[in-house]
Amino acid sequence: MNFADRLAAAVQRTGSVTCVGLDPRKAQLPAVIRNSVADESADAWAAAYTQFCKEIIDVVKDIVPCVKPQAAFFEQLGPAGMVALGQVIRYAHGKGLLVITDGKRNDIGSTATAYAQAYLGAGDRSPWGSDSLTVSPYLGQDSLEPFVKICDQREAGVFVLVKTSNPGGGLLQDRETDGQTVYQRVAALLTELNQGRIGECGYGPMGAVVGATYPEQLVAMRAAMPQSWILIPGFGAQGGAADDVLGGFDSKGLGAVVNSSRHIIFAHEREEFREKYGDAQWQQAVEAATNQMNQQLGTIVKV
Ligand SMILES: O=C(O)c1cc(=O)[nH]c(=O)n1[C@@H]1O[C@H](COP(=O)(O)O)[C@@H](O)[C@H]1O
Repeated sequence: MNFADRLAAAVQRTGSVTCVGLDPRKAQLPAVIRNSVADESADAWAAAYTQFCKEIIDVVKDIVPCVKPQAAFFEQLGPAGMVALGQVIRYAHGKGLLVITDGKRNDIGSTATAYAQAYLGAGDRSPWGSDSLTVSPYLGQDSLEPFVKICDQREAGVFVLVKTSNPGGGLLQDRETDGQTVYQRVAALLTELNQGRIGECGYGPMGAVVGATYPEQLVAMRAAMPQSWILIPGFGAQGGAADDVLGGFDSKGLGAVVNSSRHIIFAHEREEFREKYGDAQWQQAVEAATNQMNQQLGTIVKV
């Protein structure tokens, strides 16, 4: 089954459009895990990141369709961190979750092929084999083609940066040329690349990233890319709320997943959960925060 249909099935099975972002940070790990780190070596921290992410996966595996490990936090630890990333991806798959690896990768076509194989390929050629990868469009159409090819071969998907959630993204993305902004042009390209690749759910493998922090643009992008799944980051810690993401969904409640990282994985630090669960019951704080987000989104999106 192609990626778009697998994502639709996972959303329908769990009744959730929440994507849990796995962005481990040393300083914010629950004390029980932080204190068990034997020394300052990368191996010790990598083991802690793996344990942390696996425990989160155990908590959310039946209540969300997908997780999004952010490669940067694993890369920061060096080779041991990248081994941990592979372990986390495989563990999530073993628990039935779809995995969107957040790498924001891309390069000239011949190099992009290596990225595509590393993150979306099969077997030994794909140490971080995921269902989907975030990808930059900056190098143009020929840089996206290796990803299109591997999506066809491996029933994978990509989420291409269209309108990012950060305040500075507009410097380049909002530039107008030939009567349209750069992000509108990227959206048009994704619609072209999805042609002939549409699954039963009505979507194709070429998805888009549009931030929750730009609700008006999200509405416009939903209309401009009727066949692209939209990954919506920026919910929670960056200020995006349920009303802001409504415009990303189609009339059936499909077409988008909303990511939250810090507000879920470090829920034990949030005032509303800290007192009730404390650091020792951090997993319950994760569960409560995920259920809360599911509920907030569920009241507007019926899946
Ligand atoms: O591609 C992404 O996931 C992404 C794109 C974007 O425009 N903004 C954005 O915040 N992200 C990622 O989404 C996650 C947001 O994390 P929180 O702000 O903690 O929920 C981080 O892993 C970011 O790297």
